[in-house]
Amino acid sequence: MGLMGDAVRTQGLFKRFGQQVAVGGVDLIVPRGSFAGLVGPNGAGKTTTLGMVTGLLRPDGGRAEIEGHDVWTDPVGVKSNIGVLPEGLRLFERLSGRELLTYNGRIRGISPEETRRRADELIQVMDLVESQDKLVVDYSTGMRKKIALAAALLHNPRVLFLDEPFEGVDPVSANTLVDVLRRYTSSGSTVIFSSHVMDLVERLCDWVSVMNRGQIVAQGPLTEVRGERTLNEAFLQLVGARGNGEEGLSWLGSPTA
Ligand SMILES: Nc1ncnc2c1ncn2[C@@H]1O[C@H](COP(=O)(O)OP(=O)(O)OP(=O)(O)O)[C@@H](O)[C@H]1O
Repeated sequence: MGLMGDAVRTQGLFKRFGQQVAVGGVDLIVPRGSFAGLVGPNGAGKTTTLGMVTGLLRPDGGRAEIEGHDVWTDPVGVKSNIGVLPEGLRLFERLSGRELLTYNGRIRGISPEETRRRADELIQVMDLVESQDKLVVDYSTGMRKKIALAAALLHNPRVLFLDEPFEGVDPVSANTLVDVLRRYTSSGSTVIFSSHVMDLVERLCDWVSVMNRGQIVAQGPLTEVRGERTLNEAFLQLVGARGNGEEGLSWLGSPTA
């Protein structure tokens, strides 16, 4: 039974790669309608956690639920409810942007007319009208993000997962993406995105989960996690700002002998 009110809920989620524990018992909670940020240093386990939550990676232990559907016993219930902007933006390179959306509409069982209507709007909003017939392989990094986001939104998922959605996106397009995502969450849908950019998370998110070394070290409303500090300060305290050896690297920048 899923708890009402949570878009995502995991219990003791666990994953190891050989000897390495990547995710060591994670209880991730994201309330419905949140604009949620998942943050943590490199190697904290964010991608591995999101992989297990979205059904791409099989957990070694624990459970994950999306909108009350168990990710591993009810994969269809889960997959029809989610959209994913994949890590590394694996897309069908030999389709045009327009064709990619048409294809997505078809595999999601949306009628051709409705798919065309939604694709038209998404292409317009993402400012891809002029490049809609170009092959995805010829898109820039930012254009790839935008068409991938359009593809992830086309079936109007309840929960949207985004891995570093703003990386390589120009400021004008970033504002557009933010507007689209805000509109999306204000109607009760949920966005979860991973990011290293604390200012962005602080500006956009109303909910934050902080991971470190495979564990959740803080989680809750942004204002509570941040307290009186900036999110960046809170983050550095939570994950233990490592004094990375000021005494090291003495050779760096000094004239060679
Ligand atoms: N396929 C894999 N095989 C072996 N080790 C892995 C694999 N995937 C992840 N790991 C290890 O699991 C740990 C967590 O990695 P993960 O990619 O989930 O971190 P992350 O928080 O997403 O990091 P980043 O911010 O750098 O993307 C790391 O120590 C990583 O080396």
